[in-house]
Amino acid sequence: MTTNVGQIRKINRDVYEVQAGEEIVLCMGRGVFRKRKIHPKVGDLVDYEEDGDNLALITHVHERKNELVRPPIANLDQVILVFSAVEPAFSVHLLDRFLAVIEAYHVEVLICLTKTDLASEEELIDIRKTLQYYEALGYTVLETNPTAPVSHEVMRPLINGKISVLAGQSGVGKSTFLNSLFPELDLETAHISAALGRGKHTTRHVELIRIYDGWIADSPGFSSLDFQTIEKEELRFSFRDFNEVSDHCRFTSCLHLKEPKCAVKEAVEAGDIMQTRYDHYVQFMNEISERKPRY
Ligand SMILES: Nc1nc2c(ncn2[C@@H]2O[C@H](COP(=O)(O)OP(=O)(O)OP(=O)(O)O)[C@@H](O)[C@H]2O)c(=O)[nH]1
Ligand SMILES: [Zn+2]
Repeated sequence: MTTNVGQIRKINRDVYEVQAGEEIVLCMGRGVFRKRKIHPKVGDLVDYEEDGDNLALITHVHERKNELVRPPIANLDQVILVFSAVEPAFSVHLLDRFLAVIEAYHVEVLICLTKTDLASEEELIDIRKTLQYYEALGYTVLETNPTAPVSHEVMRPLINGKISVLAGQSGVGKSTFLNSLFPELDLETAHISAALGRGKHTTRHVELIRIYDGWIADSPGFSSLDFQTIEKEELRFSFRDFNEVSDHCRFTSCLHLKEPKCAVKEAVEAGDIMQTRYDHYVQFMNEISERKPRY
């Protein structure tokens, strides 16, 4: 029997759809998985053995580079963070909140600004100025609306070879964005739309949908925006703009709050770090302090 490697793209009860090259192989998990509490997820790289007419058997789940609990996805590469310019209004507070959580997963972030056609010139100038700061931090920023959609030439390299998940408030235009790129996905995006926001409490499995040479999850992704699982030490490293500067703080363990000779606070005062970034950081730190201990 030869062992093959593939990636789980869909789970239906106990049957795993494993993508192996262009082929989809239906697999079962090894019986001992249950006993060992091994739960293969969409996105997992697995070894499987084919068994004649029977379903193939997943024999091993490769080590994950990361994993999300909700939606259950392993080996996520990218979060496409969708924000509308208006309706609902662009919120830099929500942006920082999403980024703080996402940074802990060490994945790429694509910031996508929608509804630019509905915003006034002044509103757009303001938002663009803000987003330039984030672009300088290394986040990719795109603008889109149905009359000026992002081109395939721009999107393709951003999607290829990656597992992406969309995230953003309800109504910001996640489905519209995907639809403008892939009208042929129509049914699928209606399906995506149904999965987003609504029926949040029904447990359903995510499915990875092929776009270009990449995968996108048919799930809203990060909707839980609390810091329940993040510790202060992690949040400290979630702000890219603080990291380099913080080498110059007097204390190596500086949390940039009340400590003296804090290089981050100095950079905020000098205008090198955006004031709102720092304010949000302090607010998130306080939220972590105030949350109930878990023991
Ligand atoms: N004018 C304009 N309208 C948009 C744009 N993007 C989305 N809309 C409209 O905004 C509304 C919400 O868009 P959706 O694509 O359903 O938003 P969503 O993020 O998928 O929302 P949920 O499914 O609730 O999570 C729809 O009526 C869209 O037609 C845009 O760029 N310009
Ligand atoms: Zn500091």
